[in-house]
Order: sequence, then C-alpha cells, then structure tokens
Amino acid sequence: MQGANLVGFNTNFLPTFPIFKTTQHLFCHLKQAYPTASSTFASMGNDEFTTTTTTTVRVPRVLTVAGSDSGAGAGIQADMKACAALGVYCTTVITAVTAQNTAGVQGIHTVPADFVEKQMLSVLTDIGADVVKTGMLPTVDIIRSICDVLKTYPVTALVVDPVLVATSGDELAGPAVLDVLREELLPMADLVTPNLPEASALIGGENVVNISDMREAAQAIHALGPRNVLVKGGHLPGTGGMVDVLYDGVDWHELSGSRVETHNTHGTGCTLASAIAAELAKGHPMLPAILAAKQYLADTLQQSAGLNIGRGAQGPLNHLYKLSNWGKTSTERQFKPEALLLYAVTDAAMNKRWGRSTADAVRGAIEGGATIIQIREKEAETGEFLREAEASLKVARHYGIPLLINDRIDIAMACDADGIHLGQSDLPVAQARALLGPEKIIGVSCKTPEQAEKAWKDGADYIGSGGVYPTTTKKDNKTIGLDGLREVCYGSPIPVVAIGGISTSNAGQVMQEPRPQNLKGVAVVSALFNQADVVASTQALRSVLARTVKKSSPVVPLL
Ligand SMILES: Nc1ncnc2c1ncn2[C@@H]1O[C@H](COP(=O)(O)OP(=O)(O)OP(=O)(O)O)[C@@H](O)[C@H]1O
Ligand SMILES: Cc1ncc(CO)c(N)n1
Ligand SMILES: [Mg+2]
Repeated sequence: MQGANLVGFNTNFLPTFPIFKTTQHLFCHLKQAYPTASSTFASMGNDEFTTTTTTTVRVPRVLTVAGSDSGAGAGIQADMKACAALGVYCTTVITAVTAQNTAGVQGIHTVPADFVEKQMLSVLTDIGADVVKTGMLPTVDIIRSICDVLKTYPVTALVVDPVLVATSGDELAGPAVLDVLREELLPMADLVTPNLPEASALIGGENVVNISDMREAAQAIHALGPRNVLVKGGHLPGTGGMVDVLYDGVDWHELSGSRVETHNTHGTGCTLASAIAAELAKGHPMLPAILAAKQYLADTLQQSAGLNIGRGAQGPLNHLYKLSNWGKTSTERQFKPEALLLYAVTDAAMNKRWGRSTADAVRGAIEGGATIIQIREKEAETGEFLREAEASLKVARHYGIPLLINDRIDIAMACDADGIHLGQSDLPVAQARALLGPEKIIGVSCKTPEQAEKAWKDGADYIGSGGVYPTTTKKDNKTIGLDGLREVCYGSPIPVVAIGGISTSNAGQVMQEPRPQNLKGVAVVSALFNQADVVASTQALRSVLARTVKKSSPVVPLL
C-alpha cells in the first residue's frame, strides 16, 4: 500500500474552505458524524432531524452529473462504485450515453439539456445532495442548465472534473464547451480537477508537461474562479512517482504517491473526483478529503493491477475490492484443506532457546515440508510481534505457503496475513470474518462437537482440535484423546487439524485409517521447533504423514 504524501502543507489551508457554510450546516455535519445523538441538535433550531430521541441516520449524498460508460470503468458507473465503496449514497444525472469499452469510445448519444435539468430537479427536490460532482458535459446547453439549477439549489460543495478527452484519446466534449466551462461553471466550483491535457486546454493551449507547468496552470485556472484547483499528474511522463498539484489560492501543495504498474487505469480521474466528492459529503474539509480520496484510489489501483477485463489497452478498476476481491478468489490464495497436512505453529521461547528468529524457524519448517504456518506469540510486545509476522510472511509468500496469526486480528490485518487462528475465548468468528473479509482463512480451536458445529455455522474455514496427547506447550490444556478428536471431526463438515503432543512417533496413529474424511493433518510445535535442525525434523514428520495420507501428498509437493 502506498499513501499520498503531502509536501508543503499549509495549516492556514483548512479554515479557508467553506465546507461549513452556515451554522445550520455545521449542525447537519455534526449530526451526520454522530447519528445516534439525540434531540440536542433539534433543540438548537435545526428542524431537519427528528425532535424525539428516535435515531435518524442521515446518509451523506453525492449527486454525479456525468456520462454513462457502457464498459463501466469510468463515468457514472465509476462514480457510483467509488461513492458506494466510501459509504456515500450516489444519485446520477446522465448527460450522455457512451458506447465505450476498454479499447475506446465507439459512440456518444447526448441527452438534451432540458432532460438533464429534469433529472437534476428530480433528485434535488426530493433526495437532495451534499456535494455535486460533474464529469462529462458534452454541450454548452447542458452546462448552462446545470449552472441554473445549482443557483436555485445550492449545495455544500461543487467538484468539477472538466472531462474533455477519455484515457483512450477519444474526445468526450469538444472545444466549444471550453468558454462556458471557464466562464460559468468553474467560478461556482469549490474544486476543479483537470488532467494535464485538460489543464492545458483550460489555459488556452499552453503545454503542461512538468510540475512547474502544473503549478502555473493551477494558478491560472484558479484565476477563473474556482476555490481550489487540483492538476492531476497521471499523464506525467516517466515511470517514477505520481504527483498531483493542488492550489488553494494561497499555496501550492504537491501531493505525491507511487505509480502503480498497471494498465488498469481507465476511469482513475472520475474515481478520484467522486471519491473527493464522497469525502466532502461526509463532512471532511478539502485537503483531508483529497488525501483520503487519493489513498482510496491508490489502494484500488493496487488491488486492481492484476485484473484482466476486456481486450483493450486500459482496463477498469475494482472499486469494490473490499466486497469482492477478484484478484484473490480466482487464484491459488483460496484456502485448500490439504494445506492442513503439516501445520507448523511457532513458539517464540523455543526459537529463542535455539537462537533462531521466528522468520528463520518458519523458513526451516517450510523447507522441510510444512504446508501451513501459524505465528503464535504469547509474550512479545505488539510492535515486535508485527515485525516478526512481517518477516515471516515474506518468507511464506516466497514459497507460496499460507501464514496465519494466532489470536491477534490487529496483527493479522496490519501485516495482511492469510488469516487467523482463534481460541474459544478470543474474538468470535463472525466478528473476525467481518473484519478480515471473505477471503482470509479463519481457524478455531474446538474440544467438543458442539463447538465444532458452531465454528462451522459461524463461517470458520477449519478447526484445530486437541490436545490429542498431553503437551507442555499449552498450560492447563485438557487432553481429549483420539476419541475426542474423532467426535470433533464428526461435529462438523469443515476440515480439522489435530494438535497437542503430536510428533513423528504418534502422527501415524493420529492419521491412521479409518479416519474421518475431514481430518486433514497434524499441527505441531515442539516436534519441529524444539529441535536442533528444524528442516530435518519437519522432513521426518512429513514423511510419516506422506505414508498415511497418500492422497493429499501430491497437492502440496514436498520441497
Ligand atoms: N498508474 C498509476 N499509479 C498511481 N496513481 C495513478 C496512476 N494513474 C493515475 N494515477 C492517479 O490517478 C489520478 C487521476 O489521474 P489522471 O491524470 O490519469 O486522470 P484522468 O486522465 O482524468 O483519468 P481518466 O480520464 O482515465 O479518468 C491522479 O491522482 C493520478 O496521480
Ligand atoms: C462517460 C465518461 N466519462 C468520463 C470519462 C473519462 O475517463 C470517460 N472515459 N467516459
Ligand atoms: Mg479524466
């Protein structure tokens, strides 16, 4: 993940943005931020909210006035998805229907200005909008209609993305609209977001090809009336960093981030402008809104880099990657029950005793044939645990072996581990799933069939069951024996890994036939890590398992 860094941040900036235009608006935004607050706000004369203690949730609203992209990468479709991803309700006024895909624009059908106005009135007289964002505005009449409507129904902020040309190079609005854009719409805007060619067109055709040009262009566009100008650097030559230049009438801010190597950049401009509109609608001031939007765009670009949608040069983003992570569902990252065959659980004290780091222990176990790793850390402080987890994850990723974190969901999330292992008294599975999303692996320790059934119903991916034999690794741990293990296996259909006192001498017994079909392997600590040679100890256990679990062996090759 890379973030947007701010160069030359000026603290005078924040109060100059008129996000809270009236006291009334301030109350609205406070109410928005604290939707469960009761009638305090109402008693301050704000009749927009209920006067009883009933909770009313006021949803932040963005109205996008833009063109439809049939390929759904840019335009109205990008705007809706970006707003949805950021938790904002997005209404849509369509100015043109484009026949468009990842290769370019094949046709444009413009909506008559009076019908654009009709759509705007439908939205504004009923649902209303906190922020209006404009995109493709193909005719002078459409721009004039929008200005007229906005004069009658003013909003908290107006974000203008002066779309002239698509990423593909196709023209979306001719030079005919430039004058009315400059003279009528831009003076009403709180923010205008031209890319380099658009900045150049707005200032009369002078080239904008480097940061110094971007600064000058931003200032010249600011002189046309908008409160803030963000000149986007997506088209800057070179492969290094990405810089957008923001000018607020007083200072320039260079907002930098790293370039994501991807051809999936169709609609980045629309996405950025609507994400800014969404953050403004939530009540954030201009600069924080832009920074938050850039972070969202950077994360989305990163998450979409490997997607393969369409045959054209510029593919779309997965705006909703938090809901559906296409990059992961379609690859080997999905949990495979066979990965439980030889489950290595690290022990910090043991590693310390043998003078090895957790990452070295993990490497040894993987090289010896471990098929999944869990980092279990009972003593370390959070920062140290995270560093150990990150170093171990690097090793595990190198070998393509999943790595889970014991108990600590914060660590698992911070290092983007493959999942988490939870005990009965840890975070409930449902909450862990809500935090980690559908793709991460969640395992739960169970001693009884009832617990196993619950883990399954709550959405766990696997069960760890034991102690099968007495163990010294876990204090006060009840031994359930082989019979207890079998009962747990029959308690649910999800895969089970046996744990507790297992070594080369008894692993064969645990896995012997007849065996419940969902018993997939053994989890071990001491058998691997309380040994002088982790690789050799793991290899020894792996060959015992290979003899008993023949069918599983080919799935995870012995390294
Ligand atoms: N490959 C990339 N990696 C990181 N950030 C990018 C990349 N491409 C674009 N951006 C960022 O995306 C935003 C939009 O950039 P750009 O200048 O390409 O807008 P645009 O031409 O209006 O986009 P479009 O018309 O395709 O919607 C900018 O903040 C830019 O820095
Ligand atoms: C409809 C539409 N709006 C904006 C853009 C800018 O990318 C596009 N390609 N299509
Ligand atoms: Mg654009």
